[in-house]
Amino acid sequence: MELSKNQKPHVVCVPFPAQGHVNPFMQFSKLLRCKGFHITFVNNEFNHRRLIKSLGPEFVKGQPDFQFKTIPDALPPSNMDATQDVPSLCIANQKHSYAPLKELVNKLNSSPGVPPVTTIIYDGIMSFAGKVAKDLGIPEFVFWTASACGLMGYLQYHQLVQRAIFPYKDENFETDGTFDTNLDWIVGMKDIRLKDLPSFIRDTKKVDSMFDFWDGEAQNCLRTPLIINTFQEFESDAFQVLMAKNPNIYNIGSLHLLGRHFPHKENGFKSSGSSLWKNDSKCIQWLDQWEPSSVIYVNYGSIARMSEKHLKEFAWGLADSNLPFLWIKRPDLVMGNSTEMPQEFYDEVKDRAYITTWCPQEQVLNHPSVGVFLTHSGWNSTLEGICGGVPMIGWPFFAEQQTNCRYLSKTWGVGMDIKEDVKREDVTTLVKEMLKGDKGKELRKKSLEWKNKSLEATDIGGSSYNDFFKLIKALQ
Ligand SMILES: O=c1ccn([C@@H]2O[C@H](COP(=O)(O)OP(=O)(O)O[C@H]3O[C@H](CO)[C@@H](O)[C@H](O)[C@H]3O)[C@@H](O)[C@H]2O)c(=O)[nH]1
Repeated sequence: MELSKNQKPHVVCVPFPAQGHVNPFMQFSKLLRCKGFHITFVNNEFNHRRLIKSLGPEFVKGQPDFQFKTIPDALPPSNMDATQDVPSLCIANQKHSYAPLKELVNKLNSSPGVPPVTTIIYDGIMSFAGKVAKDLGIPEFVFWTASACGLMGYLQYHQLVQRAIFPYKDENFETDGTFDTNLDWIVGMKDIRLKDLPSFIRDTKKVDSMFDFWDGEAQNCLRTPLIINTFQEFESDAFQVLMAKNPNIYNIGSLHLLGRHFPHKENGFKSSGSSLWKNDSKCIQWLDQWEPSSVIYVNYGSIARMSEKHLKEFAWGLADSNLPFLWIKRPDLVMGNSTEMPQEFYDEVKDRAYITTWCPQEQVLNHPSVGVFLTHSGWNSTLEGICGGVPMIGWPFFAEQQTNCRYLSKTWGVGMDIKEDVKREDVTTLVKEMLKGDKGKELRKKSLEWKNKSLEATDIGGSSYNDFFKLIKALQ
């Protein structure tokens, strides 16, 4: 698309409609805007309404060169204040979102005063947007918002079928030893067991499952210029293998650290975040009262759900530790049930617990009082933990969280994991070990080393900094 002399290149950003994807996309889009791009940020209507609710109508008015646009929800209307069902979203977007996105891009291209769309950057699991780009003759880039090791995990799905590992022959695959098989044939991934691969293999059949969807989306990442929110030094083995398959890769993470070169006032937004829930910032003052590295921070991200039984095991495990904790309990954390605990629990922890529904996580993880992060191992949380220098306990829920969690303990040496069928005694033992024990000390030391490396990667001349500027050139 030809630009006239004073027109800015125009990037249309299409995140997957969930918090863990909208956040990195927003960080990235704001950086592009600072570097002279015109941005159209595309949310579905459902998330657009939630952004208005959490950040106010002013936020979504955007800026003259940063516009928010919406495409219709691919799922039936809903007023709930929670992430929509991810598998349903994946399939529904694939089926229904092509036409509305194409119409939107065509509209942008005929809007007076708006520069023509020069690139579409879409989420790694929104390949329908790549088809829109191809059909309209617009260059496309994929932004994979999860880890490179997670992408490597999905890329093995093909092999699992070829090697007749999946679909499983026996439905006891989780208990008969199959799941513990070491996959030593994977180049670029070490110490990976079958159960550490992204979770859509926890089924005896492949038909109608998420398996084919993720397999297809991951393969698309090899055919398209690819942006990843990671840094080379952190995922060097995965990076080498991916580069051999797709030389057009830009590792620009961690984006929230890269953002320090582009001060807030320059990007024109009053708010730094893109939270779909209302933040409770008072927890930061609460953290101020505690000694350095003395508080347990517990947060399971925006999608993970658990049973009431597991919620209670976590709660009592934290209570039994006698240690201070900040616990984020989203209202939708327990499927179909309340997240309330009996009064006895609140009485027991009242002097040392802060319990709320959503917090400014980056700020929390950079607070000196936080000594350990009990996390579901979503990629943003993992990176934010790494960049905060905080050791982690992983309790993965789904998708590539299993892979991230394995890497936490085995590859990066910054964490431990907790049994899927979590028990209160295990929670107590692990948090105590992390805050008081030698293992905790060792992991904290390693976390600080990675924190420094993440700062170096995003510093002027660092690997992510350089890749970001290489990307800017490619997009101009
Ligand atoms: O109280 C909270 C809780 C979360 N967050 C933010 O919300 C994001 C959550 O992202 P993430 O940790 O990646 O978890 P999910 O929301 O579960 O993310 C989805 O998207 C990720 C990136 O693609 C994947 O790695 C995960 O598996 C997938 O579940 C992070 O930026 C957090 O800082 C807050 O600001 N406050």
